[in-house]
Amino acid sequence: MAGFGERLQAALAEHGPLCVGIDPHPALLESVELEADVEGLREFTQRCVAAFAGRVAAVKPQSALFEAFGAAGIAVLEEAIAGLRAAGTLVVLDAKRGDIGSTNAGYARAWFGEGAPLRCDAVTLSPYLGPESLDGIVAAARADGAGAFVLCRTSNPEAAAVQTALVAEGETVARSVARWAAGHDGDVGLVVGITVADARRELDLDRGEVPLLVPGFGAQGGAAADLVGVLGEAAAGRSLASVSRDVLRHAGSVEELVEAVDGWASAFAGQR
Ligand SMILES: O=c1ccn([C@@H]2O[C@H](COP(=O)(O)O)[C@@H](O)[C@H]2O)c(=O)[nH]1
Repeated sequence: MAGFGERLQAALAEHGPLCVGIDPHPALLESVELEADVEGLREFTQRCVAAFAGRVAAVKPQSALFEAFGAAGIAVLEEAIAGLRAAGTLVVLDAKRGDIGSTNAGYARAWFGEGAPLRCDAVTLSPYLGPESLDGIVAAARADGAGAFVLCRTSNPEAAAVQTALVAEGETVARSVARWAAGHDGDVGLVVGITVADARRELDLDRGEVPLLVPGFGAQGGAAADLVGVLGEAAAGRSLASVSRDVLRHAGSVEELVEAVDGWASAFAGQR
């Protein structure tokens, strides 16, 4: 079975860097005249799956916004993941989990292996209980041909104080996370916000092969040109550029969503 890193590179080569998020905020549902209830959630999500499957390198459902609807919301998430994967589209579940190893084993059972209810291609993980606490869950992912993106330099401004703190002479917390991620043959990547102006230098992104998941385009201010402009050509070539709200506000119909996706895809293509 091909590993996640290899499958990601193939998806990037076929579709370009665009990764579309499915973030069913109640206000977004209402903005396209759906009720902010489970029926509205299902309709919104089905439109997204119809528009995104087979069209982009990856889709990133935001777990929190499905969990907010309880068991019925998680059932909608399960269906969406299965539908996207059946179409050959990579699914990166944005869950940002990370606990002690024995508890992480529970997350691994939810996400990886034959019959796992939320079986996906990659998940986002928090390394702030120590990156090595993620060793078991990463091993479970890789055994299933899946991978992970660990939070490194996130797009929210509050994160900088913690993530740029020094853990050793000249090494920031984020840099130590990146060093740990690099030991996984491209199956473990980093979350680096496009809003982090100095990420290229800070994380030495011109070197290495660690893939990146790059949020912050559209609603948080990032433009397509920033992918190469901020991260540099080398890192941009191994990045998934994630856009959620700026596409999802077009969820009035599948056709409008397709148009929004194609607009972002062309904008990224124009940078290469
Ligand atoms: O550093 C991070 C990590 C993850 N996110 C997630 O991305 C989307 C926000 O996307 P928009 O395009 O701004 O709507 C959401 O799921 C976040 O949890 C992030 O924004 N920053």
